[in-house]
Amino acid sequence: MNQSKEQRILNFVLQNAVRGDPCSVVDTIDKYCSQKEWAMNVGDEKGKILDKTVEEANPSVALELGTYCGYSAVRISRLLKTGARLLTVEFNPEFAAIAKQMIEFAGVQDKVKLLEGPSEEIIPQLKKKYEVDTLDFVFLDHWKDRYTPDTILLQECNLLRKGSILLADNIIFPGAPDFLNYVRKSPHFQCTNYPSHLEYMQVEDAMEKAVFLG
Ligand SMILES: O=C(NC/C=C/[C@H]1O[C@@H](n2cnc3cncnc32)[C@H](O)[C@@H]1O)c1cc([N+](=O)[O-])cc(O)c1O
Ligand SMILES: [Mg+2]
Repeated sequence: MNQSKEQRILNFVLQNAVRGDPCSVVDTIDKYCSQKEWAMNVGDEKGKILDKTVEEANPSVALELGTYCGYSAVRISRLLKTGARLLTVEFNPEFAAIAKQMIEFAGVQDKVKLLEGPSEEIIPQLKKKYEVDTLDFVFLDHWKDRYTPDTILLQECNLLRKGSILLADNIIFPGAPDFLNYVRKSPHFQCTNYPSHLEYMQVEDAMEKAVFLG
């Protein structure tokens, strides 16, 4: 049975990156996906916006929706302070297995907890099952039509506090028009747009930061 693209990305990292070095894992994935096979990692250009936002949030507890191969989980967790943790949610078992190996190879497994399942089931479990009080930072990069319902669900589950920072990928391409409409019209969010480009391409894209106002 021939390998999946995601397995080829992982193998390239295992053979070319430096074990225990998250930056080398991130750079190696970018190298593979810009030179060999495109994949939907946030990439380096938008990754720099992600880095700045994570540093601004300086989260104790961060959530990522849509782990995929673990590129942004490694990218985010490399910036977390001692004792801080990232919860990342992925419902595709193949992708979860790849991401788990990626996270372990990068040496960030002590900071990252991969939760396998759909976000709409996991989010309501965060407080009781995963001992979360509130989330300091949320990265949305899963199916674009889930951004809005999951943002509403996070509020309904009292997982956001005044100052919680949400960052959403793909505002232009593939686009998340209902999410953009929702957060920009809501009195509970202060929004900022960050124009950029689609990973590994010269296509316009953007990220949107939405700070919860309580
Ligand atoms: O479609 C895109 N992303 C969707 C990402 C989806 C990833 O999140 C998981 N997921 C989805 N809903 C989930 C709910 N719960 C848990 N995991 C979930 C999927 O199993 C996949 O691993 C995308 C597409 C392009 N593009 O150029 O086409 C560029 C990008 O940057 C993208 O992010
Ligand atoms: Mg994306």
